[in-house]
Amino acid sequence: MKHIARKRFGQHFLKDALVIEAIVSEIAPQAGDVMIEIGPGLAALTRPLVERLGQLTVIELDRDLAVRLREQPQLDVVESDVLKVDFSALAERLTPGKIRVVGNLPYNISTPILFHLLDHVAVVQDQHFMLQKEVIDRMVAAPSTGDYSRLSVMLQWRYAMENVLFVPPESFDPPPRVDSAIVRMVPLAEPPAIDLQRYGQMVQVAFSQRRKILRNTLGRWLDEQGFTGEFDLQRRAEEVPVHEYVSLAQAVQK
Ligand SMILES: C[S@@+](CC[C@H](N)C(=O)[O-])C[C@H]1O[C@@H](n2cnc3c(N)ncnc32)[C@H](O)[C@@H]1O
Repeated sequence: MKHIARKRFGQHFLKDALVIEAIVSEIAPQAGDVMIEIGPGLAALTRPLVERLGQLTVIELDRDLAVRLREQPQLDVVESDVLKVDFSALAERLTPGKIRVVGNLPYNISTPILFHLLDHVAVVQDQHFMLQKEVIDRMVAAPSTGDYSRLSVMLQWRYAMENVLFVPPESFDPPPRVDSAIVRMVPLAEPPAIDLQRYGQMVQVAFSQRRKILRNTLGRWLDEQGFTGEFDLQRRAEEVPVHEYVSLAQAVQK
């Protein structure tokens, strides 16, 4: 029976065989990899991945799709909202090593998924995600560019990231109204030690009024934290490089 795409689950199914092949080639699955796919849908990516890996764990929220996926014995189907999945516990169940996470993500919750995975980054080898191209532009943006934002600062302290493939709307059924791309995210081997919650709060405050100088936003927050060090608050949030945000968070933690 034909599955009708459900808008509320952000369903846009890949249909272009060449694009699917190109994505799998970027993921480069190796025998022995322990991989988890988020939102397998009708298995467009799942099939070639499982062909190479022999088995795959998939996380799917749509019950009808989960029922179909369970018919394939090589798939370990977790029927759940990905935002509720404890990836650290799942990784522990699957392997003594690290997991690779992939997926053509539902765009309506892509940022929450990225932040959720940040909490479990210690068990992750790498991540390859299809996202709205505009979101990837913000993830990888350099300071003092229009795309440099909270998302850039929240992710770049922890991952090396690159846009590896452009994917046009026609590659999907139904086509989304935006351009898409694949991002590769590799956790840094030696990340700085920060209190993620405090860092997140600081970055949110800094970018709350991104066009204004930091004195009234971040400056006030730093005063509340009892910070007495040096920091140039005459700049705007988008002018401060990630390593300075990291150092500031570390100084505030002390
Ligand atoms: C953009 S589609 C991708 C489908 C398929 N991987 C493909 O490329 O054709 C997103 C998929 O994520 C699933 N999904 C949506 N929200 C989800 C959630 N909160 N947790 C897990 N899966 C979800 C949808 O049902 C759908 O299968």
